[in-house]
Amino acid sequence: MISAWSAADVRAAEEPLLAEGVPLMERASFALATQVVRDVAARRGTVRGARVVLLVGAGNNGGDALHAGAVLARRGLGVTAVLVDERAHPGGLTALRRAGGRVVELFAAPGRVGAVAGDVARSDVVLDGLVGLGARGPLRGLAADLVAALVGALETAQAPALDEAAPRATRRAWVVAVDVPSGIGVDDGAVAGPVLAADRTVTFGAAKPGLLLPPAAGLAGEVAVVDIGLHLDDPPAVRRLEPDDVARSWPVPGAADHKYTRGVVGVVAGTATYPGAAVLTTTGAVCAGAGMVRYRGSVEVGRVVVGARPEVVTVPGRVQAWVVGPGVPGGPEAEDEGQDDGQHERGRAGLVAASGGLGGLAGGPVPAVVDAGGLGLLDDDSPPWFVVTPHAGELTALLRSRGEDVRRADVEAEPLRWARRAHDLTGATVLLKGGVTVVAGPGVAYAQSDGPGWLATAGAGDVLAGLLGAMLAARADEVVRHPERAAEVAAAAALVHGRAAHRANPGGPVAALDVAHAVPAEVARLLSSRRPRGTCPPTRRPEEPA
Ligand SMILES: NC(=O)C1=CN([C@@H]2O[C@H](COP(=O)(O)OP(=O)(O)OC[C@H]3O[C@@H](n4cnc5c(N)ncnc54)[C@H](O)[C@@H]3O)[C@@H](O)[C@H]2O)[C@@H](O)CC1
Ligand SMILES: [K+]
Repeated sequence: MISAWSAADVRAAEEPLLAEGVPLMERASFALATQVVRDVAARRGTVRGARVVLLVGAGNNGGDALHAGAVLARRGLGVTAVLVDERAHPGGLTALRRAGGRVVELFAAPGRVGAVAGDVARSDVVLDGLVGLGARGPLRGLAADLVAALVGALETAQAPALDEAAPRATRRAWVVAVDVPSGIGVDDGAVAGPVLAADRTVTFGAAKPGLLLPPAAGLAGEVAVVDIGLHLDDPPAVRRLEPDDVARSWPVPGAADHKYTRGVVGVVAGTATYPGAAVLTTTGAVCAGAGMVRYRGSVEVGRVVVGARPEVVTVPGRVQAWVVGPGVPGGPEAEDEGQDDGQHERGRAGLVAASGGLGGLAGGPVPAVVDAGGLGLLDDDSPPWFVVTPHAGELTALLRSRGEDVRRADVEAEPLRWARRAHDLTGATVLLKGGVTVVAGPGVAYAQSDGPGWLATAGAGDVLAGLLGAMLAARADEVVRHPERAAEVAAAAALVHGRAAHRANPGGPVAALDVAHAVPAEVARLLSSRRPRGTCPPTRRPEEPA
């Protein structure tokens, strides 16, 4: 798991160590220089003679860059610091000069921004140390001008970074962000001004939310978290599950399990107009290992579903997680005009049962996934074991229907803020689908970036809804008892879904059904990495008495 803490939490954790005189900046800058040496060596063969440019702002972020530059200069790299502010870190400047680094005082000649940016773009490595945790708002002044010019200059240099085979003039510099790409919203991932996209971010003490959250997450490149000895208390602001986390918590059936202990998924999806959604949702649930999938819909669509997946049953009965809404038209008109084939009514009944509304009759509350046309059925006091799975447009409509003055662009600019708002307004856990999928539940937030861009294809959301339904059904009691668990399961479903898409066709387009079909092998691969717990060591013979 990658855990990200806010700038304020990281600063609070630094304070006692700084008061004790712990050399945090030395630790941070040495680790930064070590990572740069590793990157340059891997890409260029040798570090000697490589040209490194440091972009240096007024604070300690620039100090990190300068101290790392001093280490690199001593290792034989050619280092130049470009200062955008006359207050650059004095200790760092002295160290760099002593190590033989050059300094360009751009603040004294701001008209040279364009020329300097052109030079910087042709270097081997750029360290972006303009601002870090101390950033207030988007980049401004000379820092903003330099980054804007550099973004343009780097775009015209097309060849991959540090590729010796490419002619030097067309090589693009490898960009390393110091702590965070300068100018991102450190706590919210906002990108409201120019930002230099990094190939790698070396971040200190812990990840920061902006490195995991869209849109800024897309500008951070590979994130390396450097341990500088900070002690940060749970809970973090944002988490990201990794494959091991999902493998560890995946319920593997034992000899005593049967289909009801494995979990029955009730699916209310699709209509005669959209029968494909019913097939995709039920297939997602079957392929994720549901004990049983119960399809609820018209006889006509039920036939299509059973024709595609003979494992699915269409009779009513016990259900341990409901999936309501994929491929069901939204809005009361669809119901009034009968275009919904009765799915609103079935969905409503499923959600009443899932919220525990039928008491002992239905066996108590169970989790539910509420998607697409089901979103209109959601009450404002829904339990957190309901997981809504909108995309940005659907979340906007859900928020607007509850009086929020918000547009889709606002949701895309601050997805976690609006997912949290929807959670606060409805009580349900919110999984907001996107290139980075964001999940907001009671006191927890996740940001998952597991799938390829190819996953943005019709029907992929239906598969995710079925997959998530099966995962919730297998953990139904636990999810209902521990409200924050639904968010973790939702994040895990996003991980499996994304990785299954990679597996379905590595590097190329995928069809939604192929993603579902890739889920069993992906789960098996995840589980194969699981270390057996509590294995019994072989019995040894007692020593023979002498
Ligand atoms: N406190 C410490 O000892 C440590 C700090 N570390 C580094 O220190 C950084 C934080 O340092 P600071 O608190 O000095 O702050 P920063 O270096 O992040 O930035 C503060 C400076 O940037 C300017 N600035 C702020 N917002 C700006 C904007 N939007 N556009 C242009 N300029 C802007 C301000 O004038 C201020 O002088 C961390 O990100 C990390 O890199 C690390 O060395 C680890 C240890
Ligand atoms: K930075």
